[in-house]
Amino acid sequence: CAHAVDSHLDHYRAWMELANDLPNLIESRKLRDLVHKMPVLSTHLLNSPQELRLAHLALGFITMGYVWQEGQHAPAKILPRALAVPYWVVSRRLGLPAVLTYADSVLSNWKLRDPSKNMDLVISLPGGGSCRGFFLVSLLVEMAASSGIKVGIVSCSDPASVNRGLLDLTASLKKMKEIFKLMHRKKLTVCGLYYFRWRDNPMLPEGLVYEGVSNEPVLLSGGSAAQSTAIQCFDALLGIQHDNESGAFLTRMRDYMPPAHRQLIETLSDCPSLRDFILSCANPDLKQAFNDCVLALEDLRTYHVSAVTKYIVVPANRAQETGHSDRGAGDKLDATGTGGSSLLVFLKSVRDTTRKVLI
Ligand code: HEM
Repeated sequence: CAHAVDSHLDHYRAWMELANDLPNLIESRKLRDLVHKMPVLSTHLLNSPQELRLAHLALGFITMGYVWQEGQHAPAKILPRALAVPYWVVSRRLGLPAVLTYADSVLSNWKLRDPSKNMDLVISLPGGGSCRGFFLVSLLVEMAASSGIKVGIVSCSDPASVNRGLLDLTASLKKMKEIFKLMHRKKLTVCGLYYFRWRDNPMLPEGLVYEGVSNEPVLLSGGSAAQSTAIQCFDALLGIQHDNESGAFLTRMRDYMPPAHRQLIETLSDCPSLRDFILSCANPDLKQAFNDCVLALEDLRTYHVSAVTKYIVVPANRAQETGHSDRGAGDKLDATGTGGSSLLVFLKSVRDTTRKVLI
């Protein structure tokens, strides 16, 4: 990615300069003025998938900063042409929506810091180390999930290899939970991304107008780990089917994943049922391995509920009580777009459905 930037740096300098200085420009409330002075750049020099993904990442972060610079109570309702048009075109070419997705802010927002090889973000939001830790810990959780996804691809053959695969998947899920705990240890405050969307958001009920694209406002959810391909792959693999509203929300989140990720979930969902295979084997070890996997996923979701309570629900309730809410603490959260139900009802229903596949 970094090389891609270098090669076209001059043409896209206007974007990268803003993106690289975003925390400062948002905090000093200068970003909107600078976006108004930005030229409308053509996207024709962006050719490789890496260049397009980097452009999506940079334009997504600038857009977030532009819309929410003045805090959650005063969002911009129109995205200026110089941002809206190239962002729309790049998004179309990638098969992604023109909004900052989890695939942007977490999956493609990292680089190695030389010579230590520690990881750092490519683009940040205000919130310093807290924001950095939030994105990087999410990335590490995803990396821990990757060995589990490989299991999904090699399984469904003989009982011994299915057994080995399930043990690996359980190990992967347990590792994800251990890494997730780093968020607590670092006493993070979650940066505002979870509130910053223009769908199911009472602050932008009609959505956002992309100037030069359409006069009609567009409704789009913001980046959320509900767009994590890994977890939906595990659900598909274990045969976990979520209830109407929750299931519909999670399926809609696939529209925010890169097309190849979406395809992987669909391919796994179409595979012959792993659970049926295990039932047909009547092998106690295999049954135990499958159940351990389901319980590890349920446990990860229980842990997630506690994190969301701590970082979102409690601060939001406190903000409501004191009548004060800043950029990071939403006060209308019960109305989020998680299928119409409140956040915790949604997350607990997804968690409880997980154990229904236990054999
Ligand atoms: C403190 C950190 C976190 C917070 C505050 C948080 C918050 C949320 C929220 C608000 C939702 C509801 C969907 C939405 O409104 O967009 C959600 C869903 C979800 N989150 Fe997180 N999240 C955190 C960390 C993580 C991590 C590290 C993962 C792991 C990949 C994760 C995976 C998920 C998944 C898979 C869903 C969809 C529901 C499910 O399948 O269980 N989250 N999260």
